[in-house]
Amino acid sequence: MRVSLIPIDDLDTYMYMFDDEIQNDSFMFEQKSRGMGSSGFSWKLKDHPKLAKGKTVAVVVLDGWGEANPNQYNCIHVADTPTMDSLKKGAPERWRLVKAHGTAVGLPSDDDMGNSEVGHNALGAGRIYAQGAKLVDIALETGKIYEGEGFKYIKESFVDGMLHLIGLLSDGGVHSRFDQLQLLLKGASEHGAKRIRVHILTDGRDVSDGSSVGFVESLENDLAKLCEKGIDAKIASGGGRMYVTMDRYENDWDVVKRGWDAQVLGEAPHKFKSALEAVKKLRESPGANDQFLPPFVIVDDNGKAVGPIVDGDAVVTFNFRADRMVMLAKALDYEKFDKFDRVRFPKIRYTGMLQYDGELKLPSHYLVSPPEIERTSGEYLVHNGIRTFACRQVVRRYCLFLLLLFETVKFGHVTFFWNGNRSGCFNPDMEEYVEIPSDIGISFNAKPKMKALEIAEKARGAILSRKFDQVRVNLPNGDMVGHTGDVQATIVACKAADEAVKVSLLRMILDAIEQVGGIYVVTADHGNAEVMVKRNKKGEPLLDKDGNVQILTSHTLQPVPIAIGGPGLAPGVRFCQDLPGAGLANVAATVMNLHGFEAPSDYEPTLIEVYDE
Ligand SMILES: O=C(O)[C@H](O)COP(=O)(O)O
Ligand SMILES: [Mn+2]
Ligand SMILES: [Mn+2]
Repeated sequence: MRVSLIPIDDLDTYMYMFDDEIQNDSFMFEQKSRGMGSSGFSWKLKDHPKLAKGKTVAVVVLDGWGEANPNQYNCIHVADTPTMDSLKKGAPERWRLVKAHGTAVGLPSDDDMGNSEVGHNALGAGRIYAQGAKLVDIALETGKIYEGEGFKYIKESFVDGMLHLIGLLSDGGVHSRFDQLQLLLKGASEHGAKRIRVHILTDGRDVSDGSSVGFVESLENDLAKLCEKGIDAKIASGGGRMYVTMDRYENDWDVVKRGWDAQVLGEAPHKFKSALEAVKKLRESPGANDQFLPPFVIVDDNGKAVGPIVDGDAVVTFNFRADRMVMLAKALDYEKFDKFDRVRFPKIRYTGMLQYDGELKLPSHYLVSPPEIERTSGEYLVHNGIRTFACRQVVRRYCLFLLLLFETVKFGHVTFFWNGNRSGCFNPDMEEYVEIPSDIGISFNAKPKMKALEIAEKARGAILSRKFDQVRVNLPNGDMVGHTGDVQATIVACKAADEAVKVSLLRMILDAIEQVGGIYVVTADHGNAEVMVKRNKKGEPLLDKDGNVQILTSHTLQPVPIAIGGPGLAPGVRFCQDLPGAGLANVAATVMNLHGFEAPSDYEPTLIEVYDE
C-alpha cells in the first residue's frame, strides 16, 4: 500500500502517499462524508454545546512515560524535566493520571503491563477492545483455534511436511506468550502434526535479560516430552529479537534477512547441537544480551541444519502483536518481494497467529481473528472536518487536517495502531504522515536524544503553518532508551523528551494569541522509564548474585499523566472528578471535545467538563 515517499517542501521532510487510495477514496470519501449511508449510520458528530471548533490541537504522546514514586531508579524523576513538571504543578485541575495497563487497555489481566499497541489502540479508538493476547487465550481455551480456517489450512501440510513455529520466546505478553506456544505445540501435535520445528527469538526486552536460558530449558523439556510420544519435535534456529527477525516499520531489512537465512535456508554464522548450548555460549561474549544474540542454527551430528523451511511445510508465526511480525509475514507471504534476496521462496502454507494488517490482508491466512477496531476517532475527525471534497483548497478553516510525526522506530504507533491496526490513511488529502528517519544499527543508549528535537521542530513548524487542525506527535525516547536498561542514558532520554515537548508547545503558547490560539494534550501510552529496577514485595531493589541491582528493561503497570492546556482552551475546562478509574480509552472523546465535537455515544466518556465561571 505504501508506495511513494514525497518531499514536503515547507517541512523539509517526507510524506507517505498511498496511491491506490488517492484514486478511489476521494470519491468514496465525498460520498461517505455527506452523512447518512444506506444503513442509517452517520459519521457526523454532534457539535459540542460549549466548546468551539477551529482550534489547533497538538496531541503529544510521550512513549514509555509513566508516573511512579520518586527514587534514583525513576529516570523521569531524576532527569531535569521542567516542562512536564510545570504541566503537573501549573494547573492541577488540568493534569491527572490515567490507567495504561491491564484490563483498562483490553489485556487479559491487571498483571499485564501496558504496551504501545494496546495503548495507542485505546488512545485512538476511544473504546476498550479485547486485544490479541486475550483473543488467543480464548481461542486456545475453547479449542476454537483448531476449528478455524487457518488451522485447517496448515493441517494439510502435516501429512508430508513439517510444522514450523516462529516467534518471540517470552512470557512478556506484549508480542507473544510462552504458555500460548506450549498450548499450541500440544494442540498441534494432538491434531496431527508429526514433525515440528520451533524457531526461537530471545527476548530480554519485555522480560529480564538472561531469562532466555530458562525459557529454552522449558521449551526443550516440552519438546522432549513430545518426542517421547513419537513426535519429531526440535528447536531449529534462533537469535535475539532486535538483531534477528523482529524489526518493525521497515527500519532495517537486514534484521529480517538474518532470520530468513537461519529459519528458511538453515544458514547462520553460529551452529550448535542444542539451543540451550547456543544461548548459554553466545551470552558469554562480552556485551552480549538476549535482545541482540546473533543468529544460530541447530545442526545434527553431520553438521546439517535440523529444520530449514522447505516446499510443502507449514509455518506459523506465533506472535499475536503485529508490528514486529509484519516484515517477516511479507517475506513469507508475498510472491513478489524485493527487500532482500530470499535465495529460495519455499511453497509453504503460512498463517499468522493473527492477521497482522487488516488493510493489507496480511497474512492471508491466520489462526485467530484480530480485534475488529472500527470507527476510530481519527476516522471520525477526518469525516467531520470537511463539508465537501471540493472546498478543501478554498476554505481551509472548515477542513480538518491531521499531521502525524514520529521516528521510524515508532512509525506505526500514532498511525497504524492509532487507527485500529490499519495501514494507510483515511483520506490522503486530509492527512499527512511525516516520518523522521531513525538511526539504524545502533542501540539507542548510544544516542538517547534520538530525533526528539527534529520532531519537535517539525511539530512547531506544522503548528505555525496553520495548515493542520490536529498535530499528533510521538516522542519515543523514554521508551526506546528505557528498553536498553541503561539508567544514565534513560535519564538523558527523558530530559530530551521534556525539551522536545517544550519546543513544540512553548512556541505554540507564546505565538498563540496572535497566531494559533491552540490547545495541547500531552500524555503517554504506557510506563517504562519511571521504573528501571526490579523490586521485591517490600519495594526494595532486587540484587543479582553479584550484588548488582536487577535492571528492568520492560514496560510497567504504572499509570501515565495527561495534561491539557493552551490559550485556545476555554477557561472553564477542567478534568472531571467522577472518573477515578479512567484510562487511555477516555482520551479520544476528550480530544474530540477539544475539536468542538461530542464523541459518539459508545465511546468511553470524556475526561473533561466545562464549568461556568
Ligand atoms: O517491541 C518493543 O519494542 C517492545 O516489546 C514493546 O515496546 P512498545 O510497546 O513500546 O513498542
Ligand atoms: Mn510505547
Ligand atoms: Mn516499549
